[in-house]
Amino acid sequence: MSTSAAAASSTSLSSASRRRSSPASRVPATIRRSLTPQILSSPSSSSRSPLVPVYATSSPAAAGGATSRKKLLIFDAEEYLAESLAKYTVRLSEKSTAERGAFTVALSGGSLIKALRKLAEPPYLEAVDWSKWHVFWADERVVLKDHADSNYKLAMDGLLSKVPIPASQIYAINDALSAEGAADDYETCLKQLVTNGVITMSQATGFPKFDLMLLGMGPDGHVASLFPGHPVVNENQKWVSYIKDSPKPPPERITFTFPVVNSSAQIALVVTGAGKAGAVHKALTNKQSSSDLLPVEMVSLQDGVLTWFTDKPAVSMLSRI
Ligand SMILES: O=C(O)[C@H](O)[C@@H](O)[C@H](O)[C@H](O)COP(=O)(O)O
Repeated sequence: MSTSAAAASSTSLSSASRRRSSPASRVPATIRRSLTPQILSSPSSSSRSPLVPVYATSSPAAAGGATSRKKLLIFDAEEYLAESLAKYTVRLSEKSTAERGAFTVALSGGSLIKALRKLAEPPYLEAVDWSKWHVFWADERVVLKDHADSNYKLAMDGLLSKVPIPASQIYAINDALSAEGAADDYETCLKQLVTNGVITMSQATGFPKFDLMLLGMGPDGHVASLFPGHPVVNENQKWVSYIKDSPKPPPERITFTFPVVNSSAQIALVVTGAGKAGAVHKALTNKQSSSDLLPVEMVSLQDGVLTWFTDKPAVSMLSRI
């Protein structure tokens, strides 16, 4: 964090928040330097969910001089994470729906989908105007839609079949095409939806701006299907690209590129379990100027907030919280 950003953060602390015991005392100094215990209005602040420490940090974005804000949320139990994630998603859905009559959400695969399950339960199920949702995949495995490896199938089974989103607003990849063909086809679909006004464009980047991107992270620090050391992480023209050599099976995938990921209005990064602790540690302590960035460290929003939804095992290398 720059000195001026740090000063701004500390002067914005309310007197009420100053009176609360600072969770920073349980975080080692290396982390305290970059994470300011500032945000005390957590997604669960109005409920009794025992949300444990909530931190926020501001740091200069990697490019363009914009401010990329990050929040780190750490939960005692997966149940509380899921509840907070549902509230966060509902709030963003209400905001976008009120502002422009549509809510564009991009999903990835993995354990994220289970963490979203509460959206299909009361009170969230009734609270959302599902008719305004438009659902995309930030990455997809190039398999048939009914294949066990399909992220579409995972999301349909775990969430989308349980909520009344119009079928025409769920944008699966064309599973009859090759990886390259499916990526091109998906990009064409996105461009059409920009023309129709469903997807907005980022004025700052000239890439599509999703209202919310819901991502997981692999133990190697990958996000979507942007894997460490793969040339596709450097793609800066295409909106959607493909890989045929994913280190995580299955090998063939399509993925949003970093310019699209980083143009999102909001990103939730759902990261749980001890297997992710090393990458979490690197991402939250490394200097952003380092040349060996993990993909997760390349997530840098131009104009929005990256919110980490984590549990204690995932942050276990940060401290003994
Ligand atoms: O299709 C995929 O494989 C994903 O989109 C991938 O990016 C996933 O989100 C992470 O690997 C985290 O997965 P877990 O949460 O299951 O570890």
